[in-house]
Parts: sequence; C-alpha cells; structure tokens
Amino acid sequence: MGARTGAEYLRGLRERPREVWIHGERVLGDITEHPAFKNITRSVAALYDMQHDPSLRDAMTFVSPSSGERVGLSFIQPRSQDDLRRRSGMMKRWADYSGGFIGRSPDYLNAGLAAMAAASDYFARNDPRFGDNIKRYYEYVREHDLCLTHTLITPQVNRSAGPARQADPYIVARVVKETDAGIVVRGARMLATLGPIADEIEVFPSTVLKGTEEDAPYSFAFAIPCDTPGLKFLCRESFDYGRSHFDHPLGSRFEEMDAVVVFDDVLVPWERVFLYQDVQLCNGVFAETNAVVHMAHQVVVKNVAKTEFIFGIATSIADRIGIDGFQHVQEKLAELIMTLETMRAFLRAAEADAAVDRWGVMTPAWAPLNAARNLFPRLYPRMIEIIQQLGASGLMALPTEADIHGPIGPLIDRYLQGRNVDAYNRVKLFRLAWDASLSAFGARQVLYERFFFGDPVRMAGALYTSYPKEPYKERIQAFLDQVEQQETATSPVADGE
Ligand SMILES: Cc1cc2c(cc1C)N(C[C@H](O)[C@H](O)[C@H](O)COP(=O)(O)OP(=O)(O)OC[C@H]1O[C@@H](n3cnc4c(N)ncnc43)[C@H](O)[C@@H]1O)c1[nH]c(=O)[nH]c(=O)c1N2
Ligand SMILES: O=C(O)Cc1ccc(O)cc1
Repeated sequence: MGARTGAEYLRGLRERPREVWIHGERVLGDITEHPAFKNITRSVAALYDMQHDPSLRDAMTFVSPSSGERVGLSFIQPRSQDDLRRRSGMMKRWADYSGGFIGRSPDYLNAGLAAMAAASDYFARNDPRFGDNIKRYYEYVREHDLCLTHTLITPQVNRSAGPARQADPYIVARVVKETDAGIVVRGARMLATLGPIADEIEVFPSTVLKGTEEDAPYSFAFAIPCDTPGLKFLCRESFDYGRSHFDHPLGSRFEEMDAVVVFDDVLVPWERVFLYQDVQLCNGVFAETNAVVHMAHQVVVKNVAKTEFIFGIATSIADRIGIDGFQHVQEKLAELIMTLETMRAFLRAAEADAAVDRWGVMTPAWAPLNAARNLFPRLYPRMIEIIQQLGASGLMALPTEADIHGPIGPLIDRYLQGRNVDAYNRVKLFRLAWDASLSAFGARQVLYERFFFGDPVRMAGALYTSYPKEPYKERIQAFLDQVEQQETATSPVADGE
C-alpha cells in the first residue's frame, strides 16, 4: 500500500491480463513485454520510481491522512496554496521526464478524482450511496496508487443525433439492465488514452445530454478494473515501431496509445457507480465538482514542460546549423518564448489567485486555466510549424542509426555535420525534431493537443458564454454616455452661443 514503485506497477499489469486488441490480434500473455506496450510501460514505471527516489520523497509524495503511508502527491486534496505549488512541482517533474509527451501521466486523472471525492455531496444528491462510493473509490485508488484511464466521448457515428437516436441504440454505451449486483453496460466509448496499460477505467459523462428521458440510460459515471469481463480495448496501430531510441527518441519511449472501449454486457457493481440516470448531475459533474479545474492545473504544468522542450529543440537547431543570426529565425524563436512565458504566467496566476471552493478544497483560479486550455490547442500546432520552418530539409536528410554505423558512415560524418557539432549529434538532434514534428507520433501529438480536452470550437463557445460580460458592456455604455455628455457640454448650443 502507498506510493508504488515502477516494478509494482508492472507486476500489477501482469497479474491482471485484460482484453486488448491491436494489429489484428488479441494481446496474449504479458502485456508489458508486447512490442506496442513494452517501452511505454517502462516509461510509466520510471514515473512511479521517481516516488521512491530518496532525494525526491517530499517532492513526490505526502502522508496519507487515512493510512499514514506515503502516497503520490497528485492525490492530494489541496488545502493551501502551498499544497497546490507542491502538487504542481510534482507534476512538473513527471512532465519533464517525457518533455510533456506523455499527456496522460496518471497525475491528470488523480487530481480530478481527488476533487470529485472532496465534492462527494454532489454525487450524494443523486443517491446517498454514490457519495460514499466516490469517497471510498478515491481512497482505494490513492492507497493502491493505481493508474487510471478514462473514456468520456461517444462513438463518432452520427454527430447530428444524440446517443438514443443513432442507427442502433446500443452503439453508444448504455445500461441494458439493473441487477442486485449492479448495472450491465453495452456499447462503446472513445477514446481511452493509456487504456490498455492502466489499472482502472473511469467511464464518466461526456457530451452534453439533452436532459430528456431518452438520455437516461446513457447517463452514468462509474469506474471498473481494466480486466473486468466483457471490457475490450480496440487499439489504433502503434507508433512505436520497435526502433532504437536514437532513431525514434520519442515514439520509442512515450507512445501512450489510444483505444476505443467496448462494453460487451459489462457488469458494474453498485459500489462502483457514482452517478446514474440523472442527466443534469451528469452534465455538470466536471464543472460543479471543480475536477476540470484540477485537471487543467496538470494540463498547464504539462504545457509549460512541453513548450520548454519544443523551444529547446528549436533553439538547438538554430544554433547547430547557424541560422540563429537571421532575423526571421529570431522572431520565430521569440514566438516560442512568448508562448512559454504565457503558459508560465497562466500557471502562476492560477496558483496565486487560488481560493478555497465550496467543497473546502484550495482550487486554482479558473479564468487563467480556462484561457490556457483554450489557447494552447491553437499555439501548439504553430510551435510544431516553427520546428518545420527552421529544420527544413534537415528534417528529411535524416539517416538512421544503422546508416551511421554502416558503410556510408564516413559520408554522413562529412556531409551531415553541423556548424558546431559532429554528424552523429546533429542527426540525433534532428531525429528528435522529426519525431516531435513529422512522425506519426508527432502528428498524433498535434491532434492530441487540439482535442484532448474537448472540441475547441465548443470549448471556446463555453468560455464566451460563461465569461462575465456585463461589466464590460456597462463600461462601454458609460463611456458612450460620457462622450455624449461632453459633446452637449461643449456644443455651441449648450454654451448659449
Ligand atoms: C489523441 C487523442 C486522445 C484522446 C482524445 C482525443 C484525441 C484526438 N479524447 C477524445 C476527445 O475528448 C475528443 O476528441 C473531443 O472531445 C472531440 O470529440 P470528437 O473527437 O468526438 O469530435 P467530434 O466528432 O465531436 O467533432 C468533429 C468535428 O465536428 C464538429 N462538431 C461535432 N459536433 C458538433 C456540435 N454539436 N457543434 C459544433 N461542432 C460540432 C467539431 O467542431 C469538429 O470539428 C479522449 N477522450 C477521453 O474520454 N479520454 C481520453 O483519454 C481521450 N484521449
Ligand atoms: O468534459 C468536460 O467537461 C471536461 C473534460 C474534458 C476532457 C477530459 O479528458 C476530462 C474532462
């Protein structure tokens, strides 16, 4: 019990084989040895191991209020700004490990779950048992340091109709029946990042349901182990092509995988149900519990780490091939600095203006985090464009490790050296830039940043509609009135001329 080591995380996956499909086959045997999952499971394990580095103990863990064990800091229910800063410090260490390329390190969902448990009264409004369920579940996950995945989105079949109005009412995961033991769920959800190698899956409300009776069977929040019978993970193709860390420095380590989740009459025990059939409570769960704020806190920490990493790549390219003196290159690098400082400022503002919410949790200020989560999906594709603009053909004149060590090695040494670096290290840098900006891994990162927190168009709409606009409109009206008064006061008629 308490914060796990990487070995304990890997053992947990081995002990609980789950139904995972990839490349036309079911993963049989040890998933931690499967080519698509071996490297990412080692990377997630490395995150857990950081919790046991004696020099990082206080930076990565805190003392559990229930067991007295040291548990992961992302599970903390912050009570002070200091707690928030400690949590973001911990999140930054995890994000730095992968340059922000493991978007779904477990801290993202841990922070959300901690907030939901603090807001257990919200779930109790649906049913008093659900309030106890979410609290108990949070403690269970925290004390066992489990790795969570989540799935919110309905299958992309026909977006012009709600879940009940699809070609088949069982496309979207819904409740088929209730038993004394729990609810039975049939249908599918999208898109569980890290799903096949998580311990548990949260199946939470997603798109805004209409609030009519027909949506009730689609309205629920629950969590179950990933090896629950009938639960299937349908993976996309792996972007870890089994190449060396030199050839694919990111894809060979941080390919976190995304999977469609199918529920083939899955029994969800009542003690794991947190919301059921109450459409309004389902629609409000992330906002009303402030879980979305705490998750956004992790996201902005990750954005800082990722922007630092991309800026590091871009400025290294500029230096290595001698383009750093050109004005337009400096302008592009300055753009990355602006993005970095913007993200840092959002994070700092959110922590500095944090306040205790109605659930008693010290909660980062939402306005800067909400602005950040709307802005970054627009800035990240531009960051990647800058890498492409600076790297140019160098992102394609890119031999592999085998070429460097093979018969053409001397040619590479001569023609692919940089201004101040040998060919080996120049190619190594450019392969990293390629993996961040052009490989399947890199392209998926752009898509991830565009969409993972929701459809950017609807997110922007929600930002606009929820933002307090009256004070600004009133100010403009007052300004216009003032102009009129001044005109009247200074006009010849008013002066009696
Ligand atoms: C790489 C990656 C990883 C993840 C995820 C996505 C991606 C790309 N997601 C899913 C993510 O939450 C999801 O992509 C967004 O919410 C958008 O939903 P759809 O992808 O279904 O697009 P959707 O089909 O809704 O939209 C497609 C297009 O249609 C437009 N559109 C659709 N409906 C509209 C409407 N009503 N009004 C206006 N425009 C509309 C959109 O603006 C968009 O341009 C996820 N989810 C999850 O639960 N867990 C996870 O771990 C992840 N991980
Ligand atoms: O749906 C929401 O309101 C917030 C949300 C979006 C994406 C996600 O991964 C978690 C929560």
